[in-house]
Amino acid sequence: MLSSKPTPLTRATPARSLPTRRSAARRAAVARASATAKKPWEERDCRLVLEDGSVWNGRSFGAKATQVGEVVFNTSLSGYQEILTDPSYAGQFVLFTCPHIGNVGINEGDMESKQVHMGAMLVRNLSLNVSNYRSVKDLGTYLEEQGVIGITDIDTREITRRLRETGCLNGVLTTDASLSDAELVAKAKAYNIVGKDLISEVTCKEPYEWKETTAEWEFSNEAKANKDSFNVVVYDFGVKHNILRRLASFGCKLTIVPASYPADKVMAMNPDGILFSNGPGDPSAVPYAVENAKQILGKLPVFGICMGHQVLGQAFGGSTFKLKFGHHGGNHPVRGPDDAVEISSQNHNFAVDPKSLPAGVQVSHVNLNDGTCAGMVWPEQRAMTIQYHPEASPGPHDSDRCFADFVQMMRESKK
Ligand SMILES: NC(=O)CC[C@H](N)C(=O)O
Repeated sequence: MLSSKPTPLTRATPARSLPTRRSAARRAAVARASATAKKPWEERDCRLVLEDGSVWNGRSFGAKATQVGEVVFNTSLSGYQEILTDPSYAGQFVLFTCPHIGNVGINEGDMESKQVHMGAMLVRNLSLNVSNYRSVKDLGTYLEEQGVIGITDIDTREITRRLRETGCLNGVLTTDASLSDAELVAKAKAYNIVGKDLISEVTCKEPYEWKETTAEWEFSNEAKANKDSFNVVVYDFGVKHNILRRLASFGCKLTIVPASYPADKVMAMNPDGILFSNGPGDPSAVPYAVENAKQILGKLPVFGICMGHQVLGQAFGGSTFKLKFGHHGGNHPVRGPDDAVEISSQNHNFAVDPKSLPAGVQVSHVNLNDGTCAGMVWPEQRAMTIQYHPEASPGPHDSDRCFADFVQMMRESKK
């Protein structure tokens, strides 16, 4: 029963015991250690050098190395492990605008692929401790095992503002003090992600099958109610595991094939639909993937996600271009075909130019931050695409219905 009498505001008595001899000795030891320990600002063992000539001194974690890449910023507030293992980040350095990273460690259930693909990890503050019952190791140890370099204690806000003003910049991250700043600037300037085929570095070597579903995390009533089963071939441009889990949760039997797998061999598998996956880099640098998509288009229901959307956009006859600093984060508003707004998880630097698309293709989704094309449908060809990540991981689940739409397209096509 609620009492009408207000609880008196009492001040809790401190539960600390009086100082003992042991705690005094301990305090003295801590004082001695901190007097001799290097202060964070004295431990600048790592440099990020951007192509604009700016130099950012910080502390390294993970591997000791020198690496070059394109710097992008990601605004997600959670999910650094999924971002780290997303193959779409190959060739890039990811700067996390979330200022505190590493507190949930690394756990086995949140891998989006078998390894880290990004070139380097840039953070404001690496958490000193790990607190998560699922964690099996800390972030620094994992990065070291993966041979990937990280930097902490740099001004990520200032770098983000710079990237927003000037657009993406290439950078070099190094723990090698013998390299001069000028050498590193030259190395950053020489790097170019445009025209580079990065999907051939991250795709699988041989076809394989996938059965794992979202299991106990299942949240979609449509997935739970689905009784049908469809055979789907997934073109692996660097596919995230949660895309495969979501399709398996919607009853799909999945065969994943390498990015350059010939279209006629895919058709010979007699699938009900094809998924063109996410993947890193420039869609114009992978003409073989576009060629395969052209051969399949019109014969079966197809679904393109992110890189898959861009590859299908080119297969439709359209063109792609590079955005100023791209979209990387978990809060991008997108307007869908029924005018409903989804909050979506995004990660891309390239986009399809809607003006280049042939008649018949409709822009079904628009990014509300900058009006760029975020999805297409071509009903006559049974094709649907989205430029972002319906599987989230990390991010909101608003766009999960895309998987249901693809399944529905295969159901109708089979009738
Ligand atoms: N997530 C992705 O598939 C990335 C797509 C593409 N590599 C881009 O940067 O635009």
